[in-house]
Amino acid sequence: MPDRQPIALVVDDEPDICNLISMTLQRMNVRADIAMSVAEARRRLAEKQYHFCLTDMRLPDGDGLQIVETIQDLPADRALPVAVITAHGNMDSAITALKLGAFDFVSKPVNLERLRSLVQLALRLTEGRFLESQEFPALFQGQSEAIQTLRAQIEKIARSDAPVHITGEPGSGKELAARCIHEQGPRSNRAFITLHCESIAAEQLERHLFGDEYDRGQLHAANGGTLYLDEVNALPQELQTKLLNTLQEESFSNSATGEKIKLDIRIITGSRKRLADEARRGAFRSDLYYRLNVIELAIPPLRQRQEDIPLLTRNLLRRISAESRGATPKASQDAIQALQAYPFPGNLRELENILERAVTLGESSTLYASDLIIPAASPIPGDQIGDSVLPGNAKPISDVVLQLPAYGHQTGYPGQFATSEFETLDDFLQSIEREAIESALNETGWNRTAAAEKLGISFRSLRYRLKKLGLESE
Ligand SMILES: Nc1ncnc2c1ncn2[C@@H]1O[C@H](COP(=O)(O)OP(=O)(O)OP(=O)(O)O)[C@@H](O)[C@H]1O
Repeated sequence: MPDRQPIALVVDDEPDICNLISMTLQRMNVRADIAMSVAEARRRLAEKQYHFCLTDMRLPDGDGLQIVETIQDLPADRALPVAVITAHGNMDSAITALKLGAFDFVSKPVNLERLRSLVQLALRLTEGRFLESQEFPALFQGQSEAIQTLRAQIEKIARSDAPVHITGEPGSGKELAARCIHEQGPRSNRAFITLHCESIAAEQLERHLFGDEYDRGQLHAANGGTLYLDEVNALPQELQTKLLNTLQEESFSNSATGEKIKLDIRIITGSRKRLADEARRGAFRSDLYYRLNVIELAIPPLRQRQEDIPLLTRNLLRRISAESRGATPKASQDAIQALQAYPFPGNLRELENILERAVTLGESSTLYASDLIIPAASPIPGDQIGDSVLPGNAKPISDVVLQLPAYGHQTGYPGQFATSEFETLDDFLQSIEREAIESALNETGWNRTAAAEKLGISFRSLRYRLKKLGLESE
């Protein structure tokens, strides 16, 4: 069936690499068309529908990022996944490519095993299986605009393999969002593993993550699938370093046995605190932050979507009653009003608890406001992400979400910024970059080598950025 054979577009001007990739693809029954320049690649993309594209970063008439951008601009029905080949150790350009919409990257010298798993993932992405989201049960319930936007974002994020960082108040649905991304993505038939970093003693975390002689650990368990690290900011510094190395090297060793294991996971992290703030004040490695925060997803607090409360209450009452094998009570209008008036610092989990208590204690078939035990005054903690803690005229983070292109990503950052304060996305990103660089320089007494290390970028790249931002005249 030659016409059903997948076709990849390989963009590279180095004949040796083209040969190596074509031969590897051939063995996987994938045909490769070669383009030697940005212009040739654009022409081919305009002429033919490819299953995926693999592009080198350095091209004679431009760079791989231009190819990634061209692909993002294709109409939705012609969308295809694109991955980049980066120079060895150049994480900067890999992350830039991911932010622009590349689904993955491979660095030189090209490791064939890594290339094969990238190709397999690309083929799974084009299969379209994950696109059948209409059939996907709406785990994320709600009809509010905020939830509809979130569901659409999750659907798009699921199409890539880039790291995602999810922010949101306690109980707002971060873990559920991570699970939805996994379930709708190409790794859905593999494991989804959660590690609650805050609830495990710091000295036990390493064992849980990297294993010991009795247990192979959560990284191993998640291999091939998705690892969700909840409250990732609770990882002790040494473990942050170890995790960073693991992600960079794409392999890890079992803590006790020393066995080296190749890593192929999607990593999703979550935190209540803004990780950018934690990185800024030195509590979280900024290089790891940049590595994990390629795509950011913000879950709005329940009080910003009060119109969802009737539906959520109805569904929760049904579930709770089914679990206790009782009849489902109806919530009265005054009960719904009482719930809608409450700010829910504990979000969905608190709503579940309030309803569970009411069902256990209630006896009638209708639940009234008087049956609900709702705390009178509920402080909304200041270090959490929510409408109450944003400075000045900044918008809640959920409003800062940018439009996601097909196979693309959101590029919002959890800073004190709202995009509305800036004229263009570039201005917005530059202000974040400037702030991160200035803070690294301040923390290192303007030692540029140390600052570059702290930021996880090369010295040359820091100098380039300093120049670009006008922080260095030379
Ligand atoms: N939109 C939603 N529809 C239905 N159930 C939801 C929704 N959002 C959250 N939940 C439910 O609320 C509970 C809390 O969600 P989850 O554990 O994902 O929150 P979290 O933000 O990860 O919490 P924590 O910060 O405590 O780790 C779960 O039982 C989850 O299934």
